[in-house]
Amino acid sequence: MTVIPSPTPPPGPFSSCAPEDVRRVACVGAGVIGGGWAAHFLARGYDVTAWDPAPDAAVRLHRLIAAAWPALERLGLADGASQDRLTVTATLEEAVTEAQFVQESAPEKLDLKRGLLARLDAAAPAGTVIASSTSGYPMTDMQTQAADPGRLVVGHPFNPPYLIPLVEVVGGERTDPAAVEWASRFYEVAGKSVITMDREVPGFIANRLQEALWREALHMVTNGEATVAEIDASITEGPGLRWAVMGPMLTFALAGGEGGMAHMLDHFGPSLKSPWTRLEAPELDRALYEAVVAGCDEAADGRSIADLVAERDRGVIDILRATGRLPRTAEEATR
Ligand SMILES: NC(=O)C1=CN([C@@H]2O[C@H](COP(=O)(O)OP(=O)(O)OC[C@H]3O[C@@H](n4cnc5c(N)ncnc54)[C@H](O)[C@@H]3O)[C@@H](O)[C@H]2O)C=CC1
Ligand SMILES: C[N+](C)(C)CC(=O)CC(=O)[O-]
Repeated sequence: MTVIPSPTPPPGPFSSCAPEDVRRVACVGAGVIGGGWAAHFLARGYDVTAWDPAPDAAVRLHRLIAAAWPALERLGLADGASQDRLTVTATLEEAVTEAQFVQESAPEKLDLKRGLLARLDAAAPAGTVIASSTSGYPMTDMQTQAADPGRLVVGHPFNPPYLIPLVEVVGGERTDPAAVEWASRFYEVAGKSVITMDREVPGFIANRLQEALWREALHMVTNGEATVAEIDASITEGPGLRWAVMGPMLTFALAGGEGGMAHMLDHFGPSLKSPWTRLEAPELDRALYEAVVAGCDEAADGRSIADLVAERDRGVIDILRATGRLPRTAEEATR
């Protein structure tokens, strides 16, 4: 696995156009993630076509993009970027027929993804790369029904895709490596931070890590060992602050003082074997379900989901600025 340094040399021709020349992107499935992708691509100055079979999809999509736009303005819009460059189409075929890149963000159901990717493959121009936002299905399992599986890749984003830079890119057994390379380069041109994986790891990298934390949190709630509020505070007031600056590895290297990671391992290595974790997932029974939902309602303390989205967006931008991943002011961005 390699983190692609920026800038990378342009990959060889795979698609009908180079990643740098893409002007039109299709977003298929326009819920939380597809809508977030659409907002990101619009803010980067692309023309975006979107399709979603839900009757209220267009209304929801416009609402999501309008809610994201203040954050995107704070980040700095690309020249010509506009919400007016979004076209919501009546059919999947209309959405992708002229697309130079397709981002699929339909529900996480394997059969649905298989059929949808095959339909997208049939409708999109030859050579256009098609990426799935899946949170964990290996592309090998999703590309089974497509006539041209070579152009299908995973492009796993983080919510919201218009703010969180990371995309994990990985192909399946039948994916052309050139498509993986093309997609990685395209995401990078489109302003994302890319990790290109050279093999299919269950849960990719970040979700595998997040899943371990999530599983442990649910064990603590179900056993009455910690409340939802305590779990959240344990991260936002604790390790979460460090993780925004450096990852868990370097953070722990500093736990070893002058001796760095070597001393940390000598000192704390044995606690790896302590019975701290429960590893197996807990049963998501009704009581646990209700405890987690009620705990989150209490934590929201009257704030609506829209309030929380705005609060999260402001906070993430502040963190990106404070840690030097973004220029501190809009003027600096144009220098
Ligand atoms: N919600 C999250 O935090 C993240 C989700 N993902 C992945 O993104 C994908 C979408 O998830 P969400 O946006 O959260 O779900 P969502 O439920 O918010 O949106 C899914 C959308 O797909 C539409 N849809 C239903 N059937 C469809 C079909 N046959 N073709 C196209 N669209 C269809 C629905 O109408 C809905 O608008 C999933 O694969 C998920 O694993 C990835 C990263 C984070
Ligand atoms: C909850 N989730 C597994 C869908 C989360 C992701 O896939 C990535 C994210 O946004 O944290």
